[in-house]
Amino acid sequence: MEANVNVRDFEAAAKAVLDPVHFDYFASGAQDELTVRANEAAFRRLALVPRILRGHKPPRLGRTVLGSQASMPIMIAPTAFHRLAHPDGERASVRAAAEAGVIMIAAMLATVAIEDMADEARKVAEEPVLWFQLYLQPDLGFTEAIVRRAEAAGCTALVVTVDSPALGRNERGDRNDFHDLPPGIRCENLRESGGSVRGVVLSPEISWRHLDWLRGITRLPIVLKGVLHPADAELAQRRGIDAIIVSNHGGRQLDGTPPAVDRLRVIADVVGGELPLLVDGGIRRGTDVVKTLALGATAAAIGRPVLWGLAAGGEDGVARVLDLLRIELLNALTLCGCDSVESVPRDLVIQGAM
Ligand SMILES: Cc1cc2nc3c(=O)[nH]c(=O)nc-3n(C[C@H](O)[C@H](O)[C@H](O)COP(=O)(O)O)c2cc1C
Ligand SMILES: O=C(O)C(=O)c1ccccc1
Repeated sequence: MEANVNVRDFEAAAKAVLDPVHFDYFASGAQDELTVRANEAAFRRLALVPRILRGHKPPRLGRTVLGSQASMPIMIAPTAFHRLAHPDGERASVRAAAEAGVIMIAAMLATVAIEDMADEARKVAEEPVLWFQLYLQPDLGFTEAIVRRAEAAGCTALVVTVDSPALGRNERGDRNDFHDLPPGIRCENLRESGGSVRGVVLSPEISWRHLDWLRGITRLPIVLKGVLHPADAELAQRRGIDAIIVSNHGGRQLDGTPPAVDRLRVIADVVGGELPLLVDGGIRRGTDVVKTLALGATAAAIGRPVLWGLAAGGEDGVARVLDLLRIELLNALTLCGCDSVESVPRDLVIQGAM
């Protein structure tokens, strides 16, 4: 692991140790994977224009998101099935996150129960920040029960994934015949209903009315994950949603969606500073994070890099991935002439192919 000097190195290390079927599950996207590739390519088309001779102290990386203090504007996006990457699964990732002061969004489809994740996080940090990702289920009784579990475990926000009225068509998964978890691994947040991922319903009938219902049963802030259209961002704002994650689900849902980072500015222009805007998809470098900040993001989230770190080295691997990104972000902000994540100016980023 010593030889891993950037996030990409962890991807290679993960590939070397993982069952190819599981590596494919993590790496893959929908259909032609156009959007998977586009997410990363978008950052290559954005250029940074640094300012000089600013005479600043080293930049401060801390940021408050929805009232929670984070050590840096990098969060952990919800990803399912961490125990496919490492036997410790989400226990390892949540410990690394808590230790680093990073906000982690626990997936509803985690292979460690939310209560156990919260306990694990509190072993290493006094006030770890855990949010809970939810697929709204047509069975509202089931949905309410899982919301109550997340609340009782101490989660401080609900992240409702809204880009999944159906599951994307994953052809690598089909070729590998990967449709279920191996024996001994199950979705621990679904254990009341058997723990099988097959019990999860992704329904096109989920609508704003379900969000209104959710708003009525919980006081937790509600974050919508998977917004790409500014009109939806505006609707979310009017419905009292507390934050938005601009995301195309890492290219795993509708193939052919634009890179999430390319939607930031149009969405920032309609919700204009009033709602925290988060973004994920293709973030692999500290400079990528700086680009999202300049385009209006409050913070950026990483999905696959966490799984790579986890596969390569368990808790230490995730910790190292977070540390590398922190070092890169600090370096990038310094080189840009910024003294904090709050003071990244819009004109730091321009379109410019590289
Ligand atoms: C293996 C894997 C599983 C995922 N599972 C979920 C999930 O259960 N719920 C969800 O909202 N998003 C899920 N996502 C999407 C991530 O939250 C995030 O949007 C995406 O991974 C960001 O892109 P990146 O992997 O390029 O960083 C998953 C992504 C991957 C790669
Ligand atoms: O793999 C995913 O991205 C994901 O979100 C998901 C959704 C339903 C079942 C399994 C995984």
